[in-house]
Amino acid sequence: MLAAVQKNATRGDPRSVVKAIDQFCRQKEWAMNVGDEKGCILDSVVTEVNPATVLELGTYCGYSTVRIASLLPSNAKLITLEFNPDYAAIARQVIAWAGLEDKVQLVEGASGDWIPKMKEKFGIETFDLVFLDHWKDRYLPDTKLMEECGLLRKGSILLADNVICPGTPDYLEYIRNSPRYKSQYFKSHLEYTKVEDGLEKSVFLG
Ligand SMILES: O=C(NC/C=C/[C@H]1O[C@@H](n2cnc3cncnc32)[C@H](O)[C@@H]1O)c1cc([N+](=O)[O-])cc(O)c1O
Ligand SMILES: [Mg+2]
Repeated sequence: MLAAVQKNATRGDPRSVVKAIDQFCRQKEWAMNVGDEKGCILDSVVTEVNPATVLELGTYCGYSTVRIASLLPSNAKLITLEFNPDYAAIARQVIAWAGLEDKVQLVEGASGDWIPKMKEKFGIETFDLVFLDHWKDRYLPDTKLMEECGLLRKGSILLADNVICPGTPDYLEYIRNSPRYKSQYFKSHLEYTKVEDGLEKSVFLG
């Protein structure tokens, strides 16, 4: 995938990096990037929220990191957590190829360890937007952890990938029944396939 980016994408051009990855995953080898269809929904939410602080859980190869960072205002900060060193190494190169390293802080480590350190380590008070795309059984515990650590403020947006496929039943049940969130489901398809999937957008009500 990285070779495809370096061969087919233009340095400093995030859209060409996104296009190169999508082409590679359609033609050569499926990979678990959010993809172009759900990616357009992600883009519209990022544009609507226009966040100053973003947290991404699960960088993987940096596809959604590049999509999000390319839409952020100049002073905005995107922190992305990835605990697999191999994926992190690839993602750093993908983000650099897109010319977005100044907007992105890729932290190698587990979300459960790093969420409690956001204030002290990065001076983050609260996140305007959180994109959840890591192990599906981590969505709920990490959301509760973010609540406990006071990282969500009235109006913070959580956007969760894969709420249908592979599915995040415990997270959906919690977020849709909690009086502290207002949720909306965006129906779509699993990346590069015709299988149904979707994004759940939830506003924290404080
Ligand atoms: O399983 C999926 N995603 C899990 C993604 C996991 C990525 O997040 C990291 N991670 C995990 N917990 C972490 C905790 N802290 C930091 N990084 C972490 C993993 O090292 C990996 O890079 C998935 C699967 C399908 N699928 O069709 O099967 C489709 C999708 O869109 C998916 O997102
Ligand atoms: Mg996903």
